[in-house]
Amino acid sequence: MSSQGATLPPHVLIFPLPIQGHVNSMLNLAELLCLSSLDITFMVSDFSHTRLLKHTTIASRFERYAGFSFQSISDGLPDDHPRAGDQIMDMLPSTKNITGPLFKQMMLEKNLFASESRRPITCIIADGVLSFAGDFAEEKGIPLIYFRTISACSFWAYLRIPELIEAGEISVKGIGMDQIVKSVPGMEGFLRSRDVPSFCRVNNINEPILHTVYSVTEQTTRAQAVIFNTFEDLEGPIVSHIRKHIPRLFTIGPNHSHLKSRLAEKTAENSILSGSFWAEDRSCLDWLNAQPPKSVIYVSFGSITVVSREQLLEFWHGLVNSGHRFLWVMRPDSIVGEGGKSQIPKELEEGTRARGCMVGWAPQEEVLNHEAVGGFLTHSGWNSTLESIVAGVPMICWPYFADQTTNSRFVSEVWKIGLDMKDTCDREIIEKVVREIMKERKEEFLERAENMAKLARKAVSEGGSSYCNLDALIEYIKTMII
Ligand SMILES: O=c1ccn([C@@H]2O[C@H](COP(=O)(O)OP(=O)(O)O[C@H]3O[C@H](CO)[C@@H](O)[C@H](O)[C@H]3O)[C@@H](O)[C@H]2O)c(=O)[nH]1
Ligand SMILES: C[C@H]1CC[C@@H]2C(C(=O)O)=CO[C@@H](O)[C@@H]21
Repeated sequence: MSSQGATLPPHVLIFPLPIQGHVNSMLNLAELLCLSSLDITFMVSDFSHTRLLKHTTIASRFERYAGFSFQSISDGLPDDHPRAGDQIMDMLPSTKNITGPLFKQMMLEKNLFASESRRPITCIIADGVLSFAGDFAEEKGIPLIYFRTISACSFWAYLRIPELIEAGEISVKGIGMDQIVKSVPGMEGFLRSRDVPSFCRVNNINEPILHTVYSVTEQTTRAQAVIFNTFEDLEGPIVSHIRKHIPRLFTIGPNHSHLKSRLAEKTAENSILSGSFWAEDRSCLDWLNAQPPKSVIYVSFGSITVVSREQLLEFWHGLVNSGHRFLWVMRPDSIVGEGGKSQIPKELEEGTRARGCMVGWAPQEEVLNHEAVGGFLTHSGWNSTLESIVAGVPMICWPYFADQTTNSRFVSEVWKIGLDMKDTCDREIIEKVVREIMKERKEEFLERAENMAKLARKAVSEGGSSYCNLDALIEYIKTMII
């Protein structure tokens, strides 16, 4: 390397699973590393790249970092694949079998993205579920860091799958769902079978998904380090258990808030950055501007959840009957089965006209931070959970799948900043929990949510745990230059 080359910064390849929740937190990580002048190549799927370019200002957001570039690659699915609901699970085999070999070819053909001004990749930060990226890193001797974008609590439950099986604590055919699980240290008192990640609900113990999620989780331990989008005051006790298996573990979250805090420090900028795959309908902010403080329940089930017409109507009746104002995100592709949104009962249309607002996709962080919002009915995706925590907004949890079933239990039983209505979808229950969060127990939930928000903001401020851990991570990445 020339004498000028020797001074070049580390060059990190960041590679998320191309799903909204994964891309959002890894884009935030990418920008955090750009702020420390690291060179970044961000690998994104062709499908999500097109959407990002169409619906966001992502290109100009990253233009200011000379060392940043996007690379796009196929996710292995046809363009018209729904990438939602149960079919999202196709993403694991498609990325492994199609994206994996393409990635290897691209890395070799492009000489690890080396150029005159950039070193060849010095470190790969891959989504924890992309085991092929780990295989490639190992084969080529490139340092590997995994970033698992879910909560530490759900990761820890996954890592304990062999013990859960051994103890007979995996629920088979829905039996024993309320049994308290003893095989996940740190959760002995409150975790039921129904709260372990949903992939552990099987019809027989040999079901491939159970073994796939375990092996994907277990292989994480081969990385030189692992990153979690969480903070010590939130999940410290659980993280301590994981550290016995993964000693070099960096908790640097909540990433969206951390990025805001570092941007404010460096550039006096405090705008909210969007990585949305759908067009954000900002008219809901005008609607919110006209509502009283903390009067609105925000309803959104993230980027993957689908609901049947029956479930849609239960939610709708419950929300209208609660008498509270609501802002509801209904993704265009989120209603499945017969009927969809057609033939909506008159009372629901009237109730919505009087107190509701519906959009296809919202600027969620802005919505959660709007003073009119007093509660969040969420699917408990990890980003949504963290965004609600930072905004100090109590939650009603209706987990759909995966880590969400564990996140929602922590929200209700550990952090006590919300209610968990998992496995129910009944208009009377919805009406009741909305009233509880928005009125009857409002002060109690708000107080705890605001306390947790303070801890989250402290973690990402100078001297806070996530702030110091990010500095340590960057120093560690610098040592990887050979
Ligand atoms: O109208 C909306 C709705 C959502 N969002 C954003 O979309 C993201 C959604 O992420 P998340 O809440 O994590 O949900 P999913 O997209 O469903 O995330 C997937 O990825 C997460 C991280 O691995 C997992 O925790 C989830 O279970 C998994 O479904 C968040 O940043 C939201 O702010 C918007 O901007 N506008
Ligand atoms: C498609 C799902 C399989 C695993 C991923 C995940 C994780 O555990 O990291 C959570 O939910 C989904 O985003 C992914």
